Amino acid sequence: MPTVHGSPPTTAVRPAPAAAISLTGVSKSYGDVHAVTGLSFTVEPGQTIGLLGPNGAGKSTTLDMLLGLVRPDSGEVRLFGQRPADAIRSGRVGAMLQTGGMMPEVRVRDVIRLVHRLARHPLPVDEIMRQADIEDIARHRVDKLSGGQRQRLRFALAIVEDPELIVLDEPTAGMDVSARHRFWQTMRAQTRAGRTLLFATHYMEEADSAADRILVMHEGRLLADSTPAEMKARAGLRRIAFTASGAEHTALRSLPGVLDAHVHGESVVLRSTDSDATVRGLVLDGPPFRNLEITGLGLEQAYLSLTEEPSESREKEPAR
Ligand SMILES: Nc1ncnc2c1ncn2[C@@H]1O[C@H](COP(=O)(O)OP(=O)(O)OP(=O)(O)O)[C@@H](O)[C@H]1O
Repeated sequence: MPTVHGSPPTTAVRPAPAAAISLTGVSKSYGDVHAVTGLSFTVEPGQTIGLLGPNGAGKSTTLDMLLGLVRPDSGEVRLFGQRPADAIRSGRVGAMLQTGGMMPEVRVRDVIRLVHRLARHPLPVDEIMRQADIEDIARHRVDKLSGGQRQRLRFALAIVEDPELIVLDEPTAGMDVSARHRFWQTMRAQTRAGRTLLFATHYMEEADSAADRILVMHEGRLLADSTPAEMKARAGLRRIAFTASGAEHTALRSLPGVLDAHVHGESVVLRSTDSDATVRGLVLDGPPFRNLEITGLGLEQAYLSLTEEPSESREKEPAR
């Protein structure tokens, strides 16, 4: 067949598969409270994402909007390219939320059987019990379960329809260390099977050990989007605090090793990748200082350093 110059290529271009989660400029207020402001992020299928933030950061509101339980004031939420309600109706999304009662006097296996009967395309009951690691409590009454067992049952209910995406709001709340360990082992089996997980947590260590990627929220905004390794690199930073009068933000930023500088009156806090070089530079070129303190950040501190920065300095220097 002759080639016609200028004709379009004949190879069909397949559209890229839709992201498991896509939020674009999502905001939600309750009266004067800006619970979530301009939130945008994308999660590819198969990823495990830890959504981290202190109380009131906006994590639950974000999950509620993802699940179509709360309507954003503005912005767009898509799950696998669909509106949340459609994705959930088609069984692609399962959720384990903090609230929601469970029939108290019924036995665990009967709860699963009942929900199984109501589902459109459920996994077999035994498979749900096995995957959620609740075979050992099958005959227990719901109102006699421990906190950790109750959470495992909630998880079982989330996977009845064999969803591709599971959204978990503080799944290990109320669990002791061994229950937590057991729960995350179950989750790892889920991610190995290719499921996408998004979980909200207060615990930095939990996000670090379980997630491929950590999103840090504070006051309704996304402060950081990083891998645990990047978070750990941040944890290698040093915090240098001192008192000085007339300290200049720009001059401090130009000292060797300084990543950012916060000046509040006479109080100065620098974060540095090389505290020795920074202090040498400070002595030679900085303002006269007193009360010098140098501390390592550590993993938990790395996270806190994000969420404790005053909003004024954050606006000047995004966390990533
Ligand atoms: N239904 C509501 N009505 C009024 N204010 C609300 C409502 N839901 C959440 N808020 C407020 O929105 C903000 C974000 O709350 P949200 O529960 O999303 O945070 P969170 O990060 O999940 O906190 P936590 O870790 O304590 O669960 C808070 O100030 C909260 O008081």
